[in-house]
Amino acid sequence: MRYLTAGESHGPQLTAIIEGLPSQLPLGKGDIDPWLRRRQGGYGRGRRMVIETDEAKILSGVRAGRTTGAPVTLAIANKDHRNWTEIMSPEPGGEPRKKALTDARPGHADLTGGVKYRHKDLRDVLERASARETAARVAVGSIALKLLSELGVEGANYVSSLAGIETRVPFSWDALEAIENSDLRTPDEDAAAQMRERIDQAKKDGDTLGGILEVRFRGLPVGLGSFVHHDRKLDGKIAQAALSVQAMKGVEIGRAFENATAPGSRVHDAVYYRGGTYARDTNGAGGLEAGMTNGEELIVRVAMKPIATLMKPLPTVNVVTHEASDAARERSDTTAVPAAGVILQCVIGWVLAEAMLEKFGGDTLPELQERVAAARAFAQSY
Ligand SMILES: Cc1cc2nc3c(=O)[nH]c(=O)nc-3n(C[C@H](O)[C@H](O)[C@H](O)COP(=O)(O)O)c2cc1C
Ligand SMILES: C=C(O[C@@H]1CC(C(=O)O)=C[C@@H](OP(=O)(O)O)[C@H]1O)C(=O)O
Repeated sequence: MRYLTAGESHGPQLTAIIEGLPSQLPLGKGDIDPWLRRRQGGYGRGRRMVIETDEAKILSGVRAGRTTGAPVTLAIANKDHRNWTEIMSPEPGGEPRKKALTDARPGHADLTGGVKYRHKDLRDVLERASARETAARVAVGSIALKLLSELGVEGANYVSSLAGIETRVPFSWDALEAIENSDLRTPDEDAAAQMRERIDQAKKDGDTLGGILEVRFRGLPVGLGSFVHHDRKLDGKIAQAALSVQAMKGVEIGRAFENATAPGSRVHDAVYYRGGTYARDTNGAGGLEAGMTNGEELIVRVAMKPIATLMKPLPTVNVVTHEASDAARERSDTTAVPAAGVILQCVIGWVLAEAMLEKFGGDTLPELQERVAAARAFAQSY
């Protein structure tokens, strides 16, 4: 499976083309749009999220509610485009255009992207660097999550901490509804209240905040990925997918950084044989050993940096005059940590769906389901 996304933040639309999905997968807007809405949520987002009500148009590859095996094309309109038609026009002329950006924002793509592609209006960079693109990736990922659910795999995401304020209620699959109903995607009400306060304060101060997201998957069969080749190791692929999301700067499988401070006897998961199968009482490995799923819950933790655009801007340089200036101020989020968890579940879901197809193959969902069931039965009896 593979996909490509295209589209600028304030262009007419985002587009994604997915190739390699099995046929016979039940699929409709109802599987995609709730994920787009989830991604738009979260306390601390800017006014853009009031303008947009993201929904996917399915333009190919699905008929009568099922994938046909042909490439699936998805489109998500940018409602805000109507305010940017001249600025974003592909026709030549009108330069310098309104909203030209020349005061590079530290922490964003502006300066390096400008040098790389030889732009002096850094809008040519930020339009594509923007995390608006993640709407397309969530639409794609939601289809991967649908495929996984047809194969008995379920995912979750929540905010583990925001600006150092930690969710103290341990994660539980029973808390999914509470997480879903929380504008901070945490089941810990006290932590959520503190987070809201901190976000309000940051907004007043013209500042921004980051945090740590946790993504989990359960029901994964044993042996997705590989210990044989570097480019098929699932831990590496998951880390790539997570870090490819705008503003993600660190990935942890399980409690990797805490594990690094403890002796092996307290980190590795002892194996037992109980009730005719293998069992572990702990999951320090976070569901991955040697680049493969080991049948335990997959636990991925990801660090998101604070948003780069500050209303109280950092010093920078104007790339036209080379004079010292204040970094550009664009309409912006104070934090997007809750949305990031949704995005991460989708992009990691994609990697897992790909790994399923790599191991089990098949052009159709029923073939895939039969093969996954056979692999589960084998692992049980091994
Ligand atoms: C959901 C989401 C929303 C974001 N919103 C903003 C924003 O409003 N303003 C901003 O400067 N950066 C925002 N970012 C982060 C930037 O897109 C990102 O920092 C930038 O593209 C540079 O890439 P890097 O941080 O991965 O190095 C957002 C990221 C995500 C995931
Ligand atoms: C548009 C989205 O996020 C945007 C990501 C973003 C950035 O720099 O990454 C900057 C902001 O763009 P705008 O100036 O248009 O408000 C965010 O709103 C979105 O998530 O759909």
